[in-house]
Amino acid sequence: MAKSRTTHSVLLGPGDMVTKWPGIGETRALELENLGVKTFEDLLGLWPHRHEDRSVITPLWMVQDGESVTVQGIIQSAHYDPVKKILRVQIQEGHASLTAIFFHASWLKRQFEPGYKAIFSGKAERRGHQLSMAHPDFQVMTEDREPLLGLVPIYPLSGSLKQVFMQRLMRDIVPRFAPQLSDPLPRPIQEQEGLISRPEAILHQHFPPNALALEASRKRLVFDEFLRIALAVLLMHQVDPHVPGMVQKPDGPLVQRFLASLPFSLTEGQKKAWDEIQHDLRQPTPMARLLQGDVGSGKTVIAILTMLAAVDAGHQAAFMAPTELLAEQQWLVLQNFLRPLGLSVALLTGKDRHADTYREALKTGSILLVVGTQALIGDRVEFKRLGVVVVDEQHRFGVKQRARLSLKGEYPDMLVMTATPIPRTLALTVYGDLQVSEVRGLPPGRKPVETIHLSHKDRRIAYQRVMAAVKRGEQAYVVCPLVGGDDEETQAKAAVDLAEGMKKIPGWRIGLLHGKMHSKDKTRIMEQFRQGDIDVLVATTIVEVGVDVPNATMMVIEEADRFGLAQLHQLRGRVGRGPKPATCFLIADPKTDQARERLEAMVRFHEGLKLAEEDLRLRGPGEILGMRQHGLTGFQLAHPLKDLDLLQRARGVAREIVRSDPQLVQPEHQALRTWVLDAMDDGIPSQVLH
Ligand SMILES: Nc1ncnc2c1ncn2[C@@H]1O[C@H](COP(=O)(O)OP(=O)(O)OP(=O)(O)O)[C@@H](O)[C@H]1O
Repeated sequence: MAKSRTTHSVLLGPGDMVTKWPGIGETRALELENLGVKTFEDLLGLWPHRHEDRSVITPLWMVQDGESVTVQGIIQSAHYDPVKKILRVQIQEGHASLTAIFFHASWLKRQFEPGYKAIFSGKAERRGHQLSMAHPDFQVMTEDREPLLGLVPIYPLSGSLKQVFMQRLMRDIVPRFAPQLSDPLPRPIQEQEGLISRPEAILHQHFPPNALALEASRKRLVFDEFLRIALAVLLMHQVDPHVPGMVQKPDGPLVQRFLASLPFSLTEGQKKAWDEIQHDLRQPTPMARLLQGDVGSGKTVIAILTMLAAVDAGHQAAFMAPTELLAEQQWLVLQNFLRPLGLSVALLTGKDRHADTYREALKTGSILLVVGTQALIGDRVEFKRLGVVVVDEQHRFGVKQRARLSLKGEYPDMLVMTATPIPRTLALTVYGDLQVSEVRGLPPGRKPVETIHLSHKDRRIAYQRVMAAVKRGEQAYVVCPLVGGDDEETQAKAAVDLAEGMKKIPGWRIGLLHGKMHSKDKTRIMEQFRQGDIDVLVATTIVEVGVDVPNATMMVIEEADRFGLAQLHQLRGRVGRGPKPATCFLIADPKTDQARERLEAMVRFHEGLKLAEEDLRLRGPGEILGMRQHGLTGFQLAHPLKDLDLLQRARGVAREIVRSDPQLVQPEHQALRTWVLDAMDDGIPSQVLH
């Protein structure tokens, strides 16, 4: 360690600001802040995203072309070419030499003083006797530095922060501050669970002596992540007498009239879910329920019932959709359902010119039912008394945003709807003490959507079938491919091209729908399609969720091999939503085995759950259907599916602790208490808050 550092920083503790460390000026402090680091303790928790194995130093003469290696040698020269803006550093080991090349890095030159030993890690290139390495990670062994070898941590970077700087900084900081941290987990529990201490785990997460130690460290830290969240959830859900509860009226007059107005009776699955929700709505404690049900299972009706229960109790209800188009869609659907009851629903989107008027009306309480996007949780929206919030397709939302909405309406009852099944333990962890209801089964008379895979050369068959359906007065979707990535711009262009081509087909009324259109036009097109004034709707994946036109019986998905299973299932769910049989054509010449198997799975399976399992099998647990969308933030090292075992153990331990000491006031739980409260400040409760 450098002398100056010892004298200047002798009194520092983990809670001190990193700016007190020599070498961390304003710029670096800001860059570190971008990584969420302000104090030394934060820095200790900045985990490397991987480790590079530099335990083997390959002799220069043995290095092969294209090999990723760590090598060493004595610096012979460092030349900067100002014209080509290239820095060349030559090292030598025995008779062999290597040139490291750095582009646009004149300032690096002074680091490479000839005579010192340098260690380079990177991909080598060999041309005959010439060996080179472009932009390697490097270490120069001046007197006060030990080389960093073995499993070397690779850190996330920000701005102009360099890997070498971070590694050196961590090497000074971690061994110094980690032992100063206390271990929040009482020792008996630690031993019972066979875990190493937290300070040791932190040390080894950065600088593991070997792979086994790294694994033991990970196990402890993952356990901690789960334990912290599980404790926060349990503590938050202990009944707080000061929480103003809200009771809704699930058997009020509007609910009754709505049920009577439906042209169908509820399915068994719907009845069961509604029973569970009713029970929650009657309690003064805020409801936090996840409503799971396959595409087309009839979740919307349940959402409406829940919202009406709030209105019957004199409260407001909000419906939050992931996109503006979906908010508009849902708004139309809700209006259709509620018009017969003489109820109006407001639509509040970001761009609406009536937005100000609506906001005022929400504040005074003259709007009872509102549909919107994130705009609903904007700082400018206030509710008089928000009783129920329904969140559709929650995976598109950040959990924090939902928490913000919750916080606005005192403690509204919250119903989160999803068509993507997620394992129960996972739901419990991610959404806290969320109860789960399932709408099992589909409304009567629904046949599975016949699914046919056609290669490009047989594409004609699909369009002939579409033509026949249009002749029968039915409607169709044509979903255009994801071209070169899935951005809306390129997709929109593909949709326009496809629609242009199809407009040439006589007798077809073609509509076009993509994300780049004005929301006014999108609504108009959807309304025309709903009314049956458009026969074939050419669309991007914008129609993936929520769109409900029961007369649409045909879907053609172009280049279907480019979509994931979750997406294909959602898309297919747009047809077969009425009593008429429906067909979905998947047009594709799959290039990989996996893509072919995905298409086969679509042809064979119709249930979301089955497809989720199939997806899991094809892709492995890391990519399970919808996992990424589920916003599994808040976990840094933990993988809630792979670490299911640790998750269950942590939940068990959390329950044990809270049972024996509900407020965590016993001396052995003091550290634990502070640690959990800190987590709540860090935003963990926003994950678990309804
Ligand atoms: N009990 C029922 N009997 C007959 N039809 C029903 C019943 N419940 C709902 N439906 C109709 O089934 C269609 C699908 O319902 P809904 O839109 O509520 O499904 P969803 O679960 O929200 O689907 P998605 O997740 O795909 O949006 C709608 O046209 C709806 O009117």
